[in-house]
Amino acid sequence: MQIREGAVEIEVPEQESEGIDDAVFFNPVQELNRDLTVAALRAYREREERANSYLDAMAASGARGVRAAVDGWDVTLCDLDPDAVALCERNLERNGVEGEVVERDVNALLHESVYDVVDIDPFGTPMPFADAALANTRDLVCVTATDTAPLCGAHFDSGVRKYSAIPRNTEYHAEMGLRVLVSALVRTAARYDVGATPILSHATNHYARTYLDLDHSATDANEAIDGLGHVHHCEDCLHRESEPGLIAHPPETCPNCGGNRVLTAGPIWLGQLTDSEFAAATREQVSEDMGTAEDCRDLLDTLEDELDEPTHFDQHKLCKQWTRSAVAMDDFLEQLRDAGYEATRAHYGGTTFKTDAAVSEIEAATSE
Ligand SMILES: C[S@@+](CC[C@H](N)C(=O)[O-])C[C@H]1O[C@@H](n2cnc3c(N)ncnc32)[C@H](O)[C@@H]1O
Ligand SMILES: [Zn+2]
Repeated sequence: MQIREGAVEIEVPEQESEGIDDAVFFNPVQELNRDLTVAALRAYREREERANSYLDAMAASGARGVRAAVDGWDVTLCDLDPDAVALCERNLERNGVEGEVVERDVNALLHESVYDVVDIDPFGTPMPFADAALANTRDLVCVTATDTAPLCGAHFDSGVRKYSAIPRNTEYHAEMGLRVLVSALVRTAARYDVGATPILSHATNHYARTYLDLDHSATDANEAIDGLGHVHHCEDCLHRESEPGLIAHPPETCPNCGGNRVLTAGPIWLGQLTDSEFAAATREQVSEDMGTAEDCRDLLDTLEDELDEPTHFDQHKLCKQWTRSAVAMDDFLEQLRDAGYEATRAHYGGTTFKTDAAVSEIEAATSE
């Protein structure tokens, strides 16, 4: 089957409806992820002019790598699967672009060759590829994780094993997942004296995606570690507090309601997940040929403005907790701002928001 995505036409296998089969993998639902990748690569090249080579580390059909090649990147497409490699070659040729196609375990490839940008897009967790990618890439590592249940604490033991952190299943689970993922990646990079800084991150449709800008020095790695910490979350009243540093001091009881059902998650990434300027620059690079252009722009608008706070709230969940009716989001946020707090929408859902107000302050400010 032929499909058009962005400026390219690619051949992709028909996918069986149930799970993963023998065919080379292609997920049409990830089009937004791929469109955003192309836009982010364009924005990144303006920021870091020396960036020139791009490794599509798990290429499958080559959809990402071929699109990057059409955009002028010096691309390498890698996959373990010989059928995928053959398909990548055909898809490069079909679009009249050059690229190296490698049938290899990408962990081995990454220890042999250095790339400016590496894109890790595996089935499930990216952690088996994190060491090789973060130790050896020059500028930017883009990572997708689809194992959202371990990441957000719904599959607790798996999350602990894969990410060496305590994830907690809170009502802000998508953000918990993103922050657990970034934490694990930042700690992995730091082992190689690499400082990894997220410049664009989002949690969308059952996956988490982050773009990590790399600086190669022990000082940068130390600074990145400073972005880690813990969140203490009360299951009774939804109050939460964050605590920077690798040593946690969980309160015995909730400082807001006195309850004893306080969960501590960490080390998670407490720092900025998205650089507003980079989100805006990426939005400028979204082009009309992208099938998800409108959704990309909406998402990037929200990301640009999203307040830099470690957890978000959901108005509907709060109102349910307070047995109150929800109101229009704009009115709700206006009430918070009128009371002197900062408040913005968050990208995790239509009724999610970020604020510097504590849960008791939100309740008081919006009670009218
Ligand atoms: C989720 S698919 C990639 C989808 C693709 N990036 C896209 O945007 O459509 C994962 C791919 O990783 C490949 N893969 C799995 N382990 C690998 C490894 N160790 N080295 C290279 N490729 C690998 C699989 O063969 C599969 O094609
Ligand atoms: Zn409480």
